[in-house]
Amino acid sequence: MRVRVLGCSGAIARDCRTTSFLVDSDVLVDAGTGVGDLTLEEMRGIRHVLLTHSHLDHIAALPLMVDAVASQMRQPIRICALPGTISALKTHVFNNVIWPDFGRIPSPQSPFVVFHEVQVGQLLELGGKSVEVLPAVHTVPACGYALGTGRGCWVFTGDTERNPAFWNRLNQLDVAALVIETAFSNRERELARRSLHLSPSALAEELDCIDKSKRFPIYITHTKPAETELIMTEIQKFDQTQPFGPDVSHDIRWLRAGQEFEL
Ligand SMILES: Nc1ncnc2c1ncn2[C@@H]1O[C@@H]2COP(=O)(O)O[C@H]2[C@H]1O
Repeated sequence: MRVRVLGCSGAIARDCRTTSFLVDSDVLVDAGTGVGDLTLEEMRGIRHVLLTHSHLDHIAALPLMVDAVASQMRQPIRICALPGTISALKTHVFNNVIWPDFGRIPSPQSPFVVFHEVQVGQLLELGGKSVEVLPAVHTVPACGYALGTGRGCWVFTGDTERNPAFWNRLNQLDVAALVIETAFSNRERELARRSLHLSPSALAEELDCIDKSKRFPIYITHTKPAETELIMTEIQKFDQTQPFGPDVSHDIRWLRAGQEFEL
């Protein structure tokens, strides 16, 4: 299984694209502005979209992508998400005002997109990949995902604040890599708390929930562009980026657009 980072920024700016990952050629995890870098052919290959939640930075490119490839599609794109996320998409995006209702176009019997509700804890099988829906704690219904093909899984927290249920489950999984958000710096910890995101001090406490016997790389994502440098500095203060160096309790790395994971 290959995971390609299309976007991993918490907002937009030049060279900052918002959250999206292409898994192999057929599964998209979130549909932020990073999707805009895909070729038409790559977009045409996407069969399933796993959404973590309804916020714009995670869905902005979804309606645009469907429109870009709709005329050449032979089967609908399947959008998998929590019921609250699907309800928000239908009410606020695919509502024939913000965007055409591609859930009923070109016909209700044969639409461009179909919605598939998932629940936290559910296991899915998508294109030979196993997917587990993981809990998240955010201002709207939200989840994370673990994806794998049997040789360790790639885990994405989605947007979340402190999340004990997530760590309980993570400690039972064979994790190859963890992608975890840290949207704000400690300076903005109050905003992080209000908008249910992590800051470096909260991240440090969250990482303490990982079983001490476990070791896997931890990739930081969703930093707000105006805060990225400060967030990195603050994280480096409580840990080191050199894997397996002296006194290293976690192997923390920075996620970059264009990066690929091979599992
Ligand atoms: N109470 C708030 N005050 C200011 N900004 C907020 C507040 N809540 C959310 N936001 C911002 O709105 C953004 C929505 O997407 P995010 O959750 O990624 O990050 C959020 C913050 O950057």
